[in-house]
Amino acid sequence: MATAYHNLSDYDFNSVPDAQTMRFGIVVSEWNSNITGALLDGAVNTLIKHGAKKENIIVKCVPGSFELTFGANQMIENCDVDAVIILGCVIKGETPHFDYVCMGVTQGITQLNTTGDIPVIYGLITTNTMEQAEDRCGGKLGNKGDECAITAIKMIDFVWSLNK
Ligand SMILES: Nc1c(NC[C@H](O)[C@H](O)[C@H](O)CO)[nH]c(=O)[nH]c1=O
Ligand SMILES: CC(=O)[C@@H](O)COP(=O)(O)O
Repeated sequence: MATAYHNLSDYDFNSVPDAQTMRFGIVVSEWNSNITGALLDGAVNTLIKHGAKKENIIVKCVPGSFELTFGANQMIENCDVDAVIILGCVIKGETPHFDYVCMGVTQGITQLNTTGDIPVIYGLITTNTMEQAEDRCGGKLGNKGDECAITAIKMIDFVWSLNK
């Protein structure tokens, strides 16, 4: 379903588990920081809204989206977190570089989820224009950061439910 038909910030509040004992890592790309900063605000505010403690949210920046996979892996290896959220924004330019960056991040994050024990949440905005990105980081289509926060909480609860 296209985002135009499903606002990124719309969800059933009562369907979200309590996050007060959960620990989160967030890796944010500095490219398009006007967008990624808004995604980060949405993610952190939503985590806190659902009980997460600020001291349990570790935020680290990387230069560009292509570095998000490395950053997420390093955070998993070196930090005591229950989930990692990656946040980036890739906007199409004149060359095929957009395709390679997006595919690289997608394959990298998929690999981390395939081989690891910690859910890595895919908060990459891939758009044709800056306007489309602005619409998805707190604009008319909601905030992808909100969606990633909810997904992280639910995935941690999923993992914990299997280990009971
Ligand atoms: N054009 C965008 C980039 N490009 C930079 C790459 O992500 C990477 O940092 C570089 O190739 C060095 O390894 N990154 C974005 O996040 N968004 C873009 O639109
Ligand atoms: C995704 C990119 O790296 C892209 O924005 C770079 O722009 P261009 O393809 O015009 O070099």
